[in-house]
Amino acid sequence: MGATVSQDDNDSDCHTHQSPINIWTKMALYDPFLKPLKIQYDPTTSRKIVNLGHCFNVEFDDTSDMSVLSDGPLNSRYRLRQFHFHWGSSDKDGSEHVIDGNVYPAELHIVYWNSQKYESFEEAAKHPDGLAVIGVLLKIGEANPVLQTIIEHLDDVKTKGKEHSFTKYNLARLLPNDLDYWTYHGSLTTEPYFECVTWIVLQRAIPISSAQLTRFRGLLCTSEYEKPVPIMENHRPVQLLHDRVVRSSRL
Ligand SMILES: NS(=O)(=O)c1nc2c(F)c(F)c(F)c(F)c2s1
Ligand SMILES: [Zn+2]
Repeated sequence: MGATVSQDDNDSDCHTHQSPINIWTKMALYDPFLKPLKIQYDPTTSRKIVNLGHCFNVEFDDTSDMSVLSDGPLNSRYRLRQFHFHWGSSDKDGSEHVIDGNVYPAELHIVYWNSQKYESFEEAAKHPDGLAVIGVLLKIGEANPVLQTIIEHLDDVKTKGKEHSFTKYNLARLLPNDLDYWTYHGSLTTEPYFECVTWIVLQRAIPISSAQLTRFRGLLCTSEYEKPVPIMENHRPVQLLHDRVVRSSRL
C-alpha cells in the first residue's frame, strides 16, 4: 500500500486560492441560487483620499453599518472600508483580473469586511469569509465624470503619505447599471496576500478616458522629500485556479 500524500504535505499547496485569475467565461458555472448584489451606500461615509505609495485609497467611515454589501454570493453583511484602483504603464495592460485572456487597462476594487461575524477589518482579514471585494474592469472610452471628481483630487495626494478630505462621494454612480457578476474564492492581490476574499467581478466594464488614466500614472510612490518616482503600474499577474470553480450570476 503506497503512502498517501495529503494536500498539506507539500507546502506549495497551501496557497491554492490566490488572486487575481483569468476568468474563462465559458467555464464559469451558472448558479441559479446566486442572488442579485444588494449594495446600500450612504455618501456621507466617504472620508478621505490617501496616497499609500503603491496606489491611492478612497477611505470610508467603517465604524458602523452605514454603507454595506449583502446578498449576491454572501451569507453575511459586509461593511464598506475603501476602494482603490490598479493600472498599468500603458493602456495595453493594468487590470488584475483577465477575462478570456483579455487584459483591461485598469480595475477598481471596492473593499468590504464581514462586520456581522468579526469585530474589525484586521480580524476579518484572517478568515476565509472575512472580506468581499467588488472588482470592476475599466475600458478606454469617453471621459468618466464620476471618476473625474476623484482625479481632480490626485494633485492633493501626489506624494506617498499625503491625504486629503474627500466627502460626499457618490460611489453608486460609478457602478454600471448591470450588476451581473462572476464570483470565486481568492486572496488579497497585494502583500500579505491573505486568502480571505470572496471576489465579485462585475461582467460589465465602466469607461475611463486615456487622459484620465494618464493622471493615475502621475501619482508618485515617493514622499515629498525624495526624488519623484511615478506609480507606473501596480497590478499583480494572474494566479493558478487550482481546485476552484468560478460561478456566474447570469446564464
Ligand atoms: N487589491 S485587493 O485584493 O483588493 C486588496 N489588498 C489589500 C491588502 F493587501 C491590504 F493589506 C489591505 F489592508 C487591504 F485593504 C487590501 S484590499
Ligand atoms: Zn486591489
